[in-house]
Amino acid sequence: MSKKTIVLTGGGTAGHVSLNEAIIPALQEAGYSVHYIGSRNGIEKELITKNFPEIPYHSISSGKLRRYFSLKNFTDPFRVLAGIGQAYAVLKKAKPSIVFSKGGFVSVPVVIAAKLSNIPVVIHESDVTPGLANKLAQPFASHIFTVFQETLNYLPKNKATCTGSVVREQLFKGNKLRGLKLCQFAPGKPVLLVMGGSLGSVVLNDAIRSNLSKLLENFNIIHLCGKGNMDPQLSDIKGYKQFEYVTKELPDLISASDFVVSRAGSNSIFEFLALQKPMLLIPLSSAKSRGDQILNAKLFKNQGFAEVLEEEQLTKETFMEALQTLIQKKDAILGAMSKAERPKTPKEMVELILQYEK
Ligand SMILES: CC(=O)N[C@H]1[C@@H](OP(=O)(O)OP(=O)(O)OC[C@H]2O[C@@H](n3ccc(=O)[nH]c3=O)[C@H](O)[C@@H]2O)O[C@H](CO)[C@@H](O)[C@@H]1O
Repeated sequence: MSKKTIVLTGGGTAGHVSLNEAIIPALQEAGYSVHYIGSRNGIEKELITKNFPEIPYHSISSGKLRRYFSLKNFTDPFRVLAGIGQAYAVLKKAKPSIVFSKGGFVSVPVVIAAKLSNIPVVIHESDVTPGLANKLAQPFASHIFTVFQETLNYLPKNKATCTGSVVREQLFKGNKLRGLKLCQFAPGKPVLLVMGGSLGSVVLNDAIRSNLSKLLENFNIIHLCGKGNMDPQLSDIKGYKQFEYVTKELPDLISASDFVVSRAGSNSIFEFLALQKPMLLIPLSSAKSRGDQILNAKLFKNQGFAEVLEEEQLTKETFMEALQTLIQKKDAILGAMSKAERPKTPKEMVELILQYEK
C-alpha cells in the first residue's frame, strides 16, 4: 500500500513553524509522507529545509499583512491569487489525505486551495485571540485547535477544541553543563536567558544592554537578540553571551538558565512553562500588534507562571524592579508551574489531527 501524505503549512515567523517542526517526526513515525508549503523567503523555508532535508518544500507566492502603508498592499491580492493556484497544483500532485495549517499569511492560499480540492483542513491557533490569517482561513477549515481555552470564545462552537500546548521533544533533552560550557560561563551566578521572540526585540535588547554592567554583578546572561542585532562591542564581556538565533543549541541554553526575560509569543512561553523557568514577560505592545501577546502574558500572570511588565511602562528602573520581583517570587512561580497541565506530546497531537483525515 502506498504511503499516506499530509501537507503542512505555516510561516512568516518561527511561531508559525514550531508546532509543525514538533509534529513532523511523529508523522513520519506514523508512516506519513510529509510535504511542506511555505513562502520563498520566509523563516519556514530555512527551518524546514535545514532541519528536515528529506521533506519536499514547495514555495508559493504569498501576501503579507502590513500595519503601515506600502505599495505592496495593492499587489498582494494578486500574489494571494497566484499562491492559491500554485498550492492547488501542489495538492493535486501530492494528493494528501489532510492539510494542517499553523497559520501566518502564507497559509491562507493553501487552506483555500485545499477546500477547492475537497481536502480536509485542520488549523491551529496558538494565541489567545485568532490572528488575521487564521480568521480568513477559518471558514474553509474542518476543525480548529487552540492552545488557550479562552480562544474558543472567538471561534465557531461546533468546530473548535482546545488541546493545550505541544512542545517539541528536543527541548526536553537539554544539558545544563553543555549550555554553560558553550557560553564559557564560570559557575556560581544564576543564568538569565533573554529571548525577544523568534525575530529578536530591539526593546528587550535595549533594556538588557542599558543595564548590562549592573545585571552582570548578579547574573550570567544569555542573550538571543535576533538576526542583525548582535553588538560586536559587547562580544568580549565575561558572563555575557549573545546569539542571533539558535536552533540545536536552544535546549542546552534553556537548561542552563534559571530565569527568563522574554516577549510573550505563545510557543515561547509554553516552552518556558514546560521547562519550569520563571519568566518576566514584556509583551509586544498593542501599538505594534493586535495585542495578542498582552493577553497571552496576562493569562500567564493570572495563573502565577510569570511576572509582566508592559512595554509602555518599561524603563531602565522598572525593568530592574520587575526582575527583582521575579526573583523574589521564584518559589511561588515554580510551585504554580509544577501544577500546570502538561503539554501534549507530538504523538498525541498527531492523533488529534488525523481524526479529520479523508
Ligand atoms: C512579532 C510577531 O508577529 N510575533 C508573533 C509570533 O512570535 P514568534 O515568532 O516570536 O513566536 P513564538 O514566541 O510563539 O515562538 C518562537 C519560537 O522560536 C523558537 N526560537 C526562538 C529564538 C531562537 O533563537 N531559537 C528558536 O528556536 C522558540 O523556541 C519558539 O518555538 O508568533 C507568536 C505565535 O503565534 C505570536 O504570539 C507573536 O505575537
